[in-house]
Amino acid sequence: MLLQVDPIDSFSGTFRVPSSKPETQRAILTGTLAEGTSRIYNDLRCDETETMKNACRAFGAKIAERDGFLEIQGVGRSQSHIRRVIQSRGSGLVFRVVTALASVQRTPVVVTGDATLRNRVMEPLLQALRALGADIESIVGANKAPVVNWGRGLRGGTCRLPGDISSQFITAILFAAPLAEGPVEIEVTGEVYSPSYVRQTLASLTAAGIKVAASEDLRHYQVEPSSYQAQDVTTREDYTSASYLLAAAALFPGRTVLRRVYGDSMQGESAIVPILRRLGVSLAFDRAGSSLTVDNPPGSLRGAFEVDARDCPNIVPTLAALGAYVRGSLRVTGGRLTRFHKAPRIEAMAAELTRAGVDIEVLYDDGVPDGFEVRGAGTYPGGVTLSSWGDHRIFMSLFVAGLRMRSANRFSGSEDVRLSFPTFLEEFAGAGVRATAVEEENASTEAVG
Ligand SMILES: O=C(O)C1=C[C@@H](OP(=O)(O)O)[C@@H](O)[C@H](O)C1
Ligand SMILES: C=C(OP(=O)(O)O)C(=O)O
Repeated sequence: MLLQVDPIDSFSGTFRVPSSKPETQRAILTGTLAEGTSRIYNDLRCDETETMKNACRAFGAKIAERDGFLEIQGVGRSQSHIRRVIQSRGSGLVFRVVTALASVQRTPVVVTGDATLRNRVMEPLLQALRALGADIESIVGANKAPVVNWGRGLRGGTCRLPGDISSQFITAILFAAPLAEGPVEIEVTGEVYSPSYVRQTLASLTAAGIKVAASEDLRHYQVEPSSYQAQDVTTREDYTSASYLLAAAALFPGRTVLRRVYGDSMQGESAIVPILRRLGVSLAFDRAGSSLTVDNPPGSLRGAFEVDARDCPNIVPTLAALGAYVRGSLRVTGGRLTRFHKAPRIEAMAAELTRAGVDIEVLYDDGVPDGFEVRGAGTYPGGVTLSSWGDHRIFMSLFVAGLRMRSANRFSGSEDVRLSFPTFLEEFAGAGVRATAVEEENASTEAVG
């Protein structure tokens, strides 16, 4: 099935921004690891938070979905009811954290995932867990998922991790470290990419009462054996999800209001707000009203702009879509980590936008795709079929890029919005975007959204 999306000539209205996926996933973890009842208000309900809930239920947590909040009966240190096979589907965060947590167990546990997940890099995490005493093996070899953890427990000690593959390795060890027999030290080699995600992890742990110390540059950590405390957490807006609505608002002159936006986020992707301001778009937070108003004057998106994406990896595809309409150039660097995400995101966006006639060039650093330069235009012919490369963020970014083309485009992967932004098509339908499901051979059509 492909989704055919008609272009629009204006974008305005009021939209609802989903809650944060990383914040919800972290709060599910701390609630599970604490003894007693924790509540997560304004939690995000989507496939990847569902995957986290199911994985945590495998550890014995009781998680109930109430109206507007989750209620979690945590398991504390005694994770005695563990299921022997834990499914992380396509979620890198779930696989990595659950693999680390399973290392604490005294019974064998298999952690597995879908085909995308089984392709992702896991070796540095497995090596670090082995250095801390875990007896962990990749079932198919190559140190990838699925893995079996033989249940020898986690002793503690010192481990080393690279900083330029995924911040989730650091996050995974940090979540498991308080449950090890002794103190855990983590040393990171090289620069830490995606530091805001590590800071979100440190904030979650500290709020849950964990004794963790981190150096200023996030390259050294010390965690003492300690217990997670139950707490109530309120999650805020997700800036990666907001970036698609904001980018669409930046493509058309006019006013757009995003609701359920609270400001003061720890998410690196909140950089989308200052980036758009630099591009000439006016954005004003109304904290009392929990909203963000976007006023896009005619003549924005003109000039030569540079963005360092080292701390906002998930908006790299959104920036490529936006760049397609920057009259001048948008140069993005520091996105090297995205080659290890669900798809190699820089190559994916460059290939698909090139197919649509966009002038985009991949920028390499040390031989790996690290960013791109887009020299945008006012519009493009459209009428092409674009692939999501099996990645929800590529679909959502290409969808936005297509809105200002002259003819409808067709996209694969629309069903994957359920991973992080289940109401994506409804929100865009609210702006008058017409999306129709079509067979690959254009045999029949069916309205969506
Ligand atoms: O900890 C997290 O919740 C995440 C960390 C980041 O991973 P990388 O450091 O691999 O980019 C981010 O891209 C991912 O979407 C979510
Ligand atoms: C990369 C993502 O998630 P994860 O790494 O957890 O699979 C994402 O949400 O785009």
